[in-house]
Amino acid sequence: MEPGGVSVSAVLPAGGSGERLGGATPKQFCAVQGRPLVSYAVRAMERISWISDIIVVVSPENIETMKTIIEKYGHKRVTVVEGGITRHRSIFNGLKVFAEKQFSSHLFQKPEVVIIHDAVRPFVEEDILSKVVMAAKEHGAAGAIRPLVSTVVASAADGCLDHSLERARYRASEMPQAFLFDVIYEAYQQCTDYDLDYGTECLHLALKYCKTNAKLVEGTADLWKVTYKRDLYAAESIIKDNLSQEVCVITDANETVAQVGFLLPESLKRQIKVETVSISQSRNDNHLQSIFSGQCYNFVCVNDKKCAIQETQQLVHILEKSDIPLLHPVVLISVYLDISGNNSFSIGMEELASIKKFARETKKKNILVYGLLIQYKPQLQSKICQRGQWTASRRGEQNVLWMNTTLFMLISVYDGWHLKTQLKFFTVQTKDPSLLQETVNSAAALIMALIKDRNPELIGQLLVA
Ligand SMILES: Nc1ccn([C@@H]2O[C@H](COP(=O)(O)OP(=O)(O)OP(=O)(O)O)[C@@H](O)[C@H]2O)c(=O)n1
Ligand SMILES: O=C(CO)[C@H](O)[C@H](O)COP(=O)(O)O
Repeated sequence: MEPGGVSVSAVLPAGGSGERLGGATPKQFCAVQGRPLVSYAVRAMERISWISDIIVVVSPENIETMKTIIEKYGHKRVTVVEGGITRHRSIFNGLKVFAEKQFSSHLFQKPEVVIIHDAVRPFVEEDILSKVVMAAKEHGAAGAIRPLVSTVVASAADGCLDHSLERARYRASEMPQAFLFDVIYEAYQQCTDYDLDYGTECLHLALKYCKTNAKLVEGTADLWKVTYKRDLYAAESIIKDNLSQEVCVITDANETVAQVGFLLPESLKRQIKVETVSISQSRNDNHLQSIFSGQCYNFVCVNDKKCAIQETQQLVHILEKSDIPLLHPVVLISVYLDISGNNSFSIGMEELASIKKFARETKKKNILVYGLLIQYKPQLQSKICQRGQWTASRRGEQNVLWMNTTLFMLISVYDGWHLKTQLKFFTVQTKDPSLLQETVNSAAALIMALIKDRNPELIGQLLVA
């Protein structure tokens, strides 16, 4: 639904060289979680149905790169336009495709409101876009702002403080911004070469050349612009964090798997939202695909050792078949249960090699496969407890748990004079439930580490919980 019933299109300037970030690749093409930064901003616009055309402005030497990105990530409604030597010149070129036939192979429908958003601000949400569009419709121009982090000072010619601004009165101008198309286009047509070469603020052009006082709209903290290298790391962390909110655990109902299949999601639930799916449900393509399209990018497949890889392969097949483009790497953890009870390592070199081979193949499809072995041996413990130990256990020491589940012997000894009742010793033979819980917790911690880190170098490795 278009906000306020207006037609809206967007221009994303992406024609800079990213000098402050350094490096050979302009920042908008730097990979964040394997995907170029510009693709995140494009995706943020594209998922909003009321934005009609998305114009991405890039430098002439990057036109092909941008077209390849559009193709690879299946971006829709996007047109690539050649940029200029400054940001203002690039934006102006982007606007021209709506107004002047010679700037594009076809003339686009001129929108009532145009959004301008830097391609290097990846986290723009529908809420703020809708707010600036509505405000632009009413006021002619609008832009997102943030409180200043530091005070702004002016230095004199000698490098000393000239004056400082009262921080509370000023705001940092961020993006997105939105304009009545006719207002911003008129402003760009009227402005001087000096404005085009040295200006940094579109809202200022609208004020100076069209007497339009933009409405300032409070934005969220993640609207900041990737400018320095540290910003790329921050963007990567935010994306990883967003991807670590939900996991889908696929388990078998078979007896050996059921216990871990129950305990593992319970342990994971303390850290992440968990959706549990049975193997039979997972074979229904639609069910898994709907989980996937609901932004779940993490899957754990718990099965008994022999067929775990097949189940994982099946899952990869379902994800591949889905129409949803893999915009983020999917983490897929194949859990092998070792309940054999003997001490030998029950996975052979051949199996390890096949996990690695499989993981290398799926990595090409943006699916990161890891192996996790949960070694759980039904443990028989035998312990002789004497009186002192019994006392200790009653004080709440660790062995109290298994003692509660044990059989103990009360021995009465008649020494000729007295009948002495003594808790002399007792023998315990039990599966230790706390040991299983500990192993499952350790498996959950490893799963969380793999999900949060999404490290492509660790694919195909078998971790042991
Ligand atoms: N000639 C230019 C210069 C900048 N931009 C775009 O404007 C946005 C914000 O500009 P900025 O952060 O300054 O990007 P760069 O100019 O690339 O960075 P730097 O100033 O560090 O070189 C970026 O998406 C950038 O690609 C553009 O489209 N055309
Ligand atoms: O925030 C902005 C507009 O208000 C721009 O993103 C910013 O001014 C761009 O400037 P520069 O290209 O120098 O980083």
